[in-house]
Amino acid sequence: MWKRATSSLKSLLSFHITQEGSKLNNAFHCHRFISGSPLHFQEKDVVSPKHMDSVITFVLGGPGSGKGTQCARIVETFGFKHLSAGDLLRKEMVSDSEYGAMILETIREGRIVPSAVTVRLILREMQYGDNRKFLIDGFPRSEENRIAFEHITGTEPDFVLFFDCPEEEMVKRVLSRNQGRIDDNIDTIKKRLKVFEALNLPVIDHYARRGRLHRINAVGTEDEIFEQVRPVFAACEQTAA
Ligand SMILES: Nc1ncnc2c1ncn2[C@@H]1O[C@H](COP(=O)(O)OP(=O)(O)OP(=O)(O)O)[C@@H](O)[C@H]1O
Ligand SMILES: Nc1ccn([C@@H]2O[C@H](COP(=O)(O)O)[C@@H](O)[C@H]2O)c(=O)n1
Ligand SMILES: [Mg+2]
Repeated sequence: MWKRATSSLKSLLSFHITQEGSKLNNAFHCHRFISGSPLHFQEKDVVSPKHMDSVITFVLGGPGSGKGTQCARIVETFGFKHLSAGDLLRKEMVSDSEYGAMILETIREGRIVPSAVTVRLILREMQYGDNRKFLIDGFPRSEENRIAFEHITGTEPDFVLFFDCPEEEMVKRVLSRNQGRIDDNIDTIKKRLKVFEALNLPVIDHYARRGRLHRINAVGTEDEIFEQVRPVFAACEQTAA
């Protein structure tokens, strides 16, 4: 299980995002344009993982389903590196980035930031440090996110966690989160829930069909939920040993 496709590095280094006719290129050309320039990758932007033996776990679920909370427990118990796509975007938003204003507006509206920005931030972060076990939280949020990542890295996640939570519970949790997030208000939450259903559920279905999805009932105490998560990672550790 702790394996990585051997084609990853090769794909990352040789893939030309602007190459005519490539699937990824087609995906990126669906993006809207910013300041007259297409939001797309160029070869120089593509960063490769240092090693080929990385473990990649995607962590999915609606807003407030408890992804970040459970990721902290997984980090503590199984030593993964936690990369939250939302956190990376918020960090980019307050930096000098040319995409700052676009990210702010997109998050405020509960929409999805183009993959060219998000995948680049994730891959950049994967370069730092020696930990090769990644929890990628809140990504992929759309089929377009998924296809971009899989084409750029030439690989699929080892497995995917889905925190399945009723809407009412998610709304309650987000409204009492109190972390000053610009999207933690009822109007944006309603939009995020619609986007989750329209764009993220198809990704979840995709990984279920691929046999990579672990559905977690996200209702209960944090401890109760972690007891469903634990065996997924414990089994993977055993396979690796
Ligand atoms: N099992 C739980 N029961 C009650 N509250 C919880 C539970 N798990 C997490 N919370 C709380 O719910 C809020 C949302 O949790 P968290 O930030 O982990 O969700 P998330 O899935 O990462 O959300 P988002 O996608 O908006 O980032 C937090 O305030 C957290 O403390
Ligand atoms: N792959 C992603 C992940 C997030 N976003 C945007 O960030 C917002 C907050 O994300 P959280 O995971 O912290 O809830 C989200 O609503 C999106 O606007 C994104 O575009 N793409
Ligand atoms: Mg979160």
